[in-house]
Amino acid sequence: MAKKTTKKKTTTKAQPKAKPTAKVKKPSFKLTSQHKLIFGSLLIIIGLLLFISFLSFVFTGKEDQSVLHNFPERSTEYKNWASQLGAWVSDFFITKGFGLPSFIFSGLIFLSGVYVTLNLNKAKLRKHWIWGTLIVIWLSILFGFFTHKFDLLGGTIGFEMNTFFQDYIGKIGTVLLLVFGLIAYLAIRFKVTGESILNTFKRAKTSIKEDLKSEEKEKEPTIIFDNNLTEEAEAIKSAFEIPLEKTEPTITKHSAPTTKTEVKAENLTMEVTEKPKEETVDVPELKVEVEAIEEEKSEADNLSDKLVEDFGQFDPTLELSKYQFPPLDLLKKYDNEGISIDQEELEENKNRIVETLNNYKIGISSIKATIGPTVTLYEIVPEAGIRISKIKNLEDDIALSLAALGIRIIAPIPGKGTIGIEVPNKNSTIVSMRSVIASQKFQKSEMQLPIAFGKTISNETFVVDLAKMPHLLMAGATGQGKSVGLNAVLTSLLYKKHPAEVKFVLVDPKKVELTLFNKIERHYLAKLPDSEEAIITDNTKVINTLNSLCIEMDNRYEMLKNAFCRNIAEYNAKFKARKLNPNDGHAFLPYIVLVVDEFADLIMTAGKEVETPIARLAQLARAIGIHLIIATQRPSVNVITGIIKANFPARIAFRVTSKIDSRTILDGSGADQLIGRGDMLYTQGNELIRLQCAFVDTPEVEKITEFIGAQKAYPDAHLLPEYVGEEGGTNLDIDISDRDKLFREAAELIVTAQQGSASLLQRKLKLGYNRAGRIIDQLEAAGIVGNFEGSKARQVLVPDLVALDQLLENENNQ
Ligand SMILES: Nc1ncnc2c1ncn2[C@@H]1O[C@H](COP(=O)(O)OP(=O)(O)OP(=O)(O)O)[C@@H](O)[C@H]1O
Repeated sequence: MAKKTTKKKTTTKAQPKAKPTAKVKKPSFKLTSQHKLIFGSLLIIIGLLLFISFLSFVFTGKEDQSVLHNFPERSTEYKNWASQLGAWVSDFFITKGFGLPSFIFSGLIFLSGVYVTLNLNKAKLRKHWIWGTLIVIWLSILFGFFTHKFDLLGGTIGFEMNTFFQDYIGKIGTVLLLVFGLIAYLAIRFKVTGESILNTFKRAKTSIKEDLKSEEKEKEPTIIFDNNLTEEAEAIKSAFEIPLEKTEPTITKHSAPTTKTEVKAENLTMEVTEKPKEETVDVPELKVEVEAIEEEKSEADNLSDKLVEDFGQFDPTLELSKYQFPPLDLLKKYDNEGISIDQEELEENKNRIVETLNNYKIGISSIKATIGPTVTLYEIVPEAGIRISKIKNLEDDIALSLAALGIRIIAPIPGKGTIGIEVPNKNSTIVSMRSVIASQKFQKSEMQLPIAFGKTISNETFVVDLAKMPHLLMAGATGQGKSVGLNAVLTSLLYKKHPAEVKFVLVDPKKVELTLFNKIERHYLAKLPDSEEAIITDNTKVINTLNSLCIEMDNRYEMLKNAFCRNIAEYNAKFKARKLNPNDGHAFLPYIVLVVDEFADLIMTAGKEVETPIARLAQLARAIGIHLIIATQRPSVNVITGIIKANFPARIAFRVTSKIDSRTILDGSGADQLIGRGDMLYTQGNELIRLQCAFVDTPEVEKITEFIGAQKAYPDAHLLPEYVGEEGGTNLDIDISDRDKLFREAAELIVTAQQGSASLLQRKLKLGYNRAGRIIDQLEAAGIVGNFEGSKARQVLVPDLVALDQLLENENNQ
């Protein structure tokens, strides 16, 4: 059977397809403003006429009853003020219809006229009609209840329905049904609830009580004295006779002159202030009425509320609503996961620590071990009177006696009165990405950009918010786990954030590490409008991208300013609540995470040209959701410059080879004592936390990106604002005042070396390619170097520095 019906349906559906050409133009019922005025006023008049007829029918209906059947005979005389038609229509609505409640219909028709004329909200009018009709029916049944024949009150319908109900559920049943109808009406229309009724009763009860109390009070005369008098003073006061009948509830005007009398009794001096009666003012008991005034909603608020009511909150993920987050199964499980306690190793290490310290006359009162995935922390409490610095100085000796690499001494452990000695485990366990992603901490995190880095020394999953960092500097010697660390960061975000919420800008000068992410270009990556590849491997492009990000930052600040928001979270919340109009240039803003895999390479070749925008972004971008992650193999001071360091409070150090490098990253030693393979130190400005970085292998990342890449994507990568680099413009008429600040220095360098090449400037002055090229152009314009000669270096036209000085001076004198 079911099959049959479906078949039928399909055939009927298919029918219109058979005649595709027969396109019938639907008649349009849209009224023009003039039509609306005509139609609306007609309805108003009909409404009025109906009202007049009905009203007249109440008085003349009986008289017209006998002649009604003559309708529409012209000669018959009717008493109704609207004559034949009035009498007939009224009879139809009132006697044969709903009785007196029919008046409501005339009102509804009148109202419809007003709505049409003034082009008001049709939905509301519809509501009025629905509710109006229901009220008519209800009233008609109610009125019908009190009548026993067809009469004016409830009309035929009211009477008939009453008899119908009474036959089936009796009189009581009908009354209860009517009461139910009333309750349902109040509940739906006026949002009345059981609680609100209860509250009204409660309020009424307390106000009656208060009224009663105040009345009683008014009856009792009260005496108000200035001071709280002691018993003694009380006695004196009564002796001082203030007649009771004169004292009334009073409030004294402060300006009133008062008579002071000093009374002495048993060495006690008391001042009694007598209040002159005429200065008192009777004040009725004041009741404070508290009125909570709700802030009036602005028009924009009302509009946004309505939009949210109609369409729900704005959902940024709507375009890719079917997007599925990568499942956990794509991540590998490891056999040697989970911590195994080697009791023997623990005991051995403990004994060695105690022995070594004893050799240096350091007594220990207690020792405790916390086992982590790669290291075990021995917390010792030294005996009283032992200086901490003494233990700290013995770091190397303890390491030697424990015969282990990677011993780190924390003296004292911040927040605890103990000293920590971290000793690497003989058999370290892997912290899989799967285990940290699956952890409750990560899954339930409400952070804006949660990152599951790995596990702490006490084997707890460590999750931090990149948005709070707000930028991250990552350093470590080659092969110590930086790339894995970066992948862990990106994987965390991929498992938690929808493509609409976060975009990555990936810079990978090594050209190998981040290529896997190419597959998710149209989901998660952002790029310059004119570039083909989203992952940037070319240093000159990096400069353009960084500058473009600066423009994006400025744009976003402007948007935030116009929306009166302080940060991206507030802005996006407001946008989701439809309080910001996309027509005013507002849009949902995804977070942008810039990842630079090899920063050293970049800063060596492009110098200030990357440092400046990076520093600018680092200083300002936190509020508008652009976050930087910068990794480097070479943590030397010319790579991690002061300005970069100052703006990257969150840092991660993998193992480095020297104490100096460790100091450059962490402002202290420690990174040189790590054991490598993802063993790392994390700081966000204060204490150092030792972590084992979660391990995510390349095949795992590949699976994740493949899973995402196979799904429906946006048409293109997220486009950053266009940045017009100044590479082109070889303008030979360069104004002297427009010259680069380093122009003179560059000229001297070129003249001294007698070699007109841009790369020389790049190397010696640490300039970027673009800037060096621009200076060369300026030198050419000044006549210091010759024309561009292909691959050959340009000819230097000034023989020495003296000649150069002369040339430049002549220029200035011109
Ligand atoms: N968290 C970790 N857990 C276990 N092993 C790790 C971890 N991180 C890195 N390793 C091991 O160290 C090796 C090198 O790691 P990685 O490629 O991340 O180093 P790197 O610092 O990026 O080196 P480079 O700078 O040369 O690219 C990995 O192949 C892996 O075997």
